[in-house]
Order: sequence, then structure tokens, then C-alpha cells
Amino acid sequence: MAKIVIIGGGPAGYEAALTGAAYGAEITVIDSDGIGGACVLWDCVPSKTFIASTGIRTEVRRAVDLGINIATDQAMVTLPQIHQRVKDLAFAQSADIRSRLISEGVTIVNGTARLGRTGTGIGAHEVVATLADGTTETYESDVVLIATGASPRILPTAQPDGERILNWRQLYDLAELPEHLVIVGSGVTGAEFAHAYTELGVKVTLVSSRDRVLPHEDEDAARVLEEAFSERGVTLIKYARADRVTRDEDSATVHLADGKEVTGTHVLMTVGSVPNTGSLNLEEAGVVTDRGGYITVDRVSRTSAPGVYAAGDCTGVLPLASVAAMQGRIAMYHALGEGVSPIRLKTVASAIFTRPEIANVGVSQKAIDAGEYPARTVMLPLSTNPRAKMSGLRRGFVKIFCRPATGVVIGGVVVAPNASELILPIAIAVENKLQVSEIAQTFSVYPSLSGSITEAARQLVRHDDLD
Ligand SMILES: Cc1cc2nc3c(=O)[nH]c(=O)nc-3n(C[C@H](O)[C@H](O)[C@H](O)COP(=O)(O)OP(=O)(O)OC[C@H]3O[C@@H](n4cnc5c(N)ncnc54)[C@H](O)[C@@H]3O)c2cc1C
Ligand SMILES: NC(=O)c1ccc[n+]([C@@H]2O[C@H](COP(=O)([O-])OP(=O)(O)OC[C@H]3O[C@@H](n4cnc5c(N)ncnc54)[C@H](O)[C@@H]3O)[C@@H](O)[C@H]2O)c1
Repeated sequence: MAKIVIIGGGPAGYEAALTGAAYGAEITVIDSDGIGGACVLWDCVPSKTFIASTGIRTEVRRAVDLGINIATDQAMVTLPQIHQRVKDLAFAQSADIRSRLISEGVTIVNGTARLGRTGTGIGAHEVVATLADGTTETYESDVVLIATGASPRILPTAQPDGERILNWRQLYDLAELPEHLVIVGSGVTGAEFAHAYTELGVKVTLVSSRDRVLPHEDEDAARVLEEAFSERGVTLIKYARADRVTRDEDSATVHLADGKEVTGTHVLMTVGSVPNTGSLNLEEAGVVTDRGGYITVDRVSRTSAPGVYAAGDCTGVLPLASVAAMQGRIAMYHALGEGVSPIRLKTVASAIFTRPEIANVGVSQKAIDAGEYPARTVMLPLSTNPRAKMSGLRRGFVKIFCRPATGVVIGGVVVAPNASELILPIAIAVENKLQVSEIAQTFSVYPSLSGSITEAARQLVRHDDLD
């Protein structure tokens, strides 16, 4: 029976553990903070749970347009209750995953691990764990998987103090809503929290180092979100780099590189993450990292050291829970000699949980416009969709991209309140190389937002002589 030690119990680590156990391997997971990892305890799950509460206020705000008169200020926010719900849900999910691992025969160790001796062959590796009581324990294994995730990036001149200068993991300990929240960084994390706090009635200023929010996402989608933000009173400061952040008794100030200042009651730093790889003893073990400290892996999660695999955010491949989990499973298939398909990032679906949500899959519009992929494209505004009209939705669209000659779907974007759900048919089409005609011929419910997906596909078919 193969002995496998997994360092880190987030999606990469726990999904790998379940896969390895299913194939009969003897699995030990060593985790320092809690099973489920940062994903479940501090990042993805808490933020989406928090956003679910703010979504209720979104509906209240919109209700008046549909003839239901609820004053938004009557929808009182009970912040401690929201925070408690976030924490309870995160801990319950962590406990669920822990029980599942134990029931599958996985050994769980609470400790901080690093690589010890590495070599090739059976029992060639040692992993040294410092346990909660300060003692160390050494685990021998045939295979090691490193799945240690990442942590919020901290600017030395903007140290979070948990009171006025915050990272996103400290938000759920605030006793009261900020009066004016200044968010530094307009990536996905910054945009999601700008949305959430605005919906809770907080004045938000978003400091973006680039020309727009979501610089890495679809430009049309980012424009829709910017319009929605502007309508809800978010102040967006573009081309602004934060040099440092200072605080006094009841305010915090972001000092920008051009000399200007932005003051709020609180500052939230969302300036990216750094991999948790600094104290793993990687260099001595022959595991190569890049300059940012991310572990270099191939498409089956192998590192440069034989028998040592890595998966998830510590590899920097694509920091999503779904990708971390897939990398972890692939590592186990490969290590255990099972059939394995290398990871395909072009089929990954992801979503940004703002209002509207932004979801995408496959090839991007930017890559098509740059000539990297020949494609025919369609962009269908949701304003023409009957269900959208009935629900009073003014914003959003569906984009589908397909190969010019064959009509094979290669990507798409959905901007809609539930885009994270609506992207699935396009993701299935991309994964299975379906043609636009196959989506077009599929019955969608009338009236439904998904009708815009079949309609967009029909518009592409119409111009496609060969299908
Ligand atoms: C605010 C936010 C929201 C997000 N929302 C989404 C979303 O909606 N959808 C999505 O797909 N992704 C989302 N992500 C990304 C997602 O959270 C990550 O991609 C995911 O957590 C990566 O999983 P992982 O297993 O690599 O690492 P993690 O979840 O970070 O788990 C790693 C674990 O390893 C432990 N560890 C670290 N070092 C050691 C050590 N030396 N010894 C033992 N244990 C160690 C850590 O404590 C942690 O428990 C979000 C990220 C952020 C920041
Ligand atoms: N819904 C989701 O799936 C979800 C949610 C959150 C995060 N994530 C994952 O995490 C990844 C990282 O997202 P993120 O937003 O945390 O980080 P990011 O690195 O994508 O964005 C950070 C932003 O901060 C800016 N920045 C850096 N230093 C700055 C400074 N001094 N002043 C002003 N701006 C500065 C950067 O230019 C960048 O645009 C995402 O790409 C995604 O894969 C996913």
C-alpha cells in the first residue's frame, strides 16, 4: 500500500486525500490551521456566505421597481449575526470535511510540516511536523503532496492591525459596519467586497492601480460592473497606487504614489496573495520555485523533485478552489499509476460574486481580439430577454465564442445576477467540444435567462454555413 503524506488540508489537500484513499493508499494529511484550509475557513466560503446576506439587501433595494415598497433603511443589518453565521458555516463545513476524511481512513495530524529527507523509491521521503504541543514528529512516505495554499499579501507600509487597517480575513471580527471603507486593489477580491459593503449601505471607495476594476477579466463585463458600482455610489479612483496606509483613533488614510490621500474610517487591503512556501525546506529538498515563491509544477502536478507533487494556490497555476482540487486529484492519479489527463485550464469555469455576477469559461475575448484564436463571437444583451424584463433586470449579457469553420464552442461570458449558475451549459459545451448548433437546438425553458444562451448560439449558427 502506497504511503502518501499531504501537507495542507485545503481543497487541493483534502480532495487529493479522498482520491488517494479511494485507490487504497495510506494517507496522512498534516494541516496547521484546520481542515478545509483557507478556502473554507477564511477566504472563499466566508466571503460567499457574507455576500449571500448582502444579497437580501440587494433584493430589498430592487423591490420598489417591482411594486413592493420596502424602505431599504428598514432592512436593518445585524452585523454580529451575519458574522456569526459566516463563522458557524465555515467551521461546520470544515468539520464535515474532517469527518468525511476520517471515515475514508485518512489520518489527520494538526501541525506545521516541512520536507525532511527526500529521495527516490519506497519510503524515500520524510516529512517533519511540528505539532501543537511543540514536539516534532517525522513521517516516512513514498509520495509527498504539497498543498499549503497562500496568504494575503502584506505591504510593509500598510500593516493590517485588525481594527482600522484590515485584510479580508479580519473583516468578520468587526463589531460595527465601517462608515467609509476604502478598498485598496480592484481585483476579484476587492470587487467582491466593494459590492458586498455597498449593498450593506457602507460608503465605499475603491483604489485601483489600473484603468478599471477587474483588470484581468472581460472588459465588457468589467464595464457593466463599473456602471453598477457608480450607480450605487462607489467612488472608483483609477491609476492609483497605494504607497502606504496610516491610521489614527477613528480613521485610516491611504497615501497614493502621486501624493494624493484617501481617508476613510477603515481600509481593506486586497492586493493579492503570496504562496505559503517559505518554511517548507524546498530548496534543500530540490523543489524548484519561481521568483514569487510559487512551486513549479507540470500539468500532472509534479515538482522538480521525484515523488514530490504540489497542487493549489502554492503553485500559482490558477488560484481557484476548483483548480486546486483538480490538481490534487491529478497528483494522486499520477502518483498511484492510474490513468490521468493533464490539467486543461482552458475549460475552467469561474465566477465573480458581485451584482451582477460575472462568469466565464474558456478562451477570452481579449485573446480572440489579439488574434491568438480565430473565432466568431456574439454578445447578446439580457435587456432583450423576457425573463430579465419581468424581473426588472437592466444589465448583463451573454457572450459565446466558437471556431469559425466548425462552430465548436471555445468560450463564453455571462453577466447576470446568477451568472455562476448560467455558465454551466457553456462550460459543458467547451469541455465536450459541442457545436453552437447543439446548444441552439436544445430546448430552454420559456421564459428564462438561459434562453439567452440558446438564442446567442442560434445567432452564431445563422452565420455558420458549415454546421
Ligand atoms: C477572498 C477570497 C475569495 C475566494 N473565493 C473563491 C471562490 O468563490 N471560488 C473559488 O473557486 N475560489 C475562490 N478563492 C480562491 C480559493 O480560496 C483558493 O484557490 C483555494 O483556497 C486554494 O486551495 P488550496 O488547497 O491550494 O489552499 P488553502 O485553501 O489555502 O489551504 C491550504 C492549507 O494548508 C495549510 N498550511 C500552510 N502551510 C502549512 C504547513 N507548513 N504545514 C501544514 N499545513 C500548512 C494552511 O493553513 C491551509 O489550511 C477565493 C480566494 C479569496 C482570497
Ligand atoms: N470568486 C472567485 O472565484 C474569487 C474571489 C476572490 C479571489 N479569487 C482568486 O484569487 C485570485 C486573486 O485575486 P485578488 O483580487 O485577491 O488578487 P489580484 O492579485 O488579482 O488583485 C490584486 C489587485 O491589487 C492591485 N494592487 C497591488 N498592489 C497595489 C497597490 N499598492 N495599490 C493599489 N493596487 C494594488 C493589483 O494591481 C491587482 O489588480 C483571483 O484571480 C482568483 O483566482 C477568486
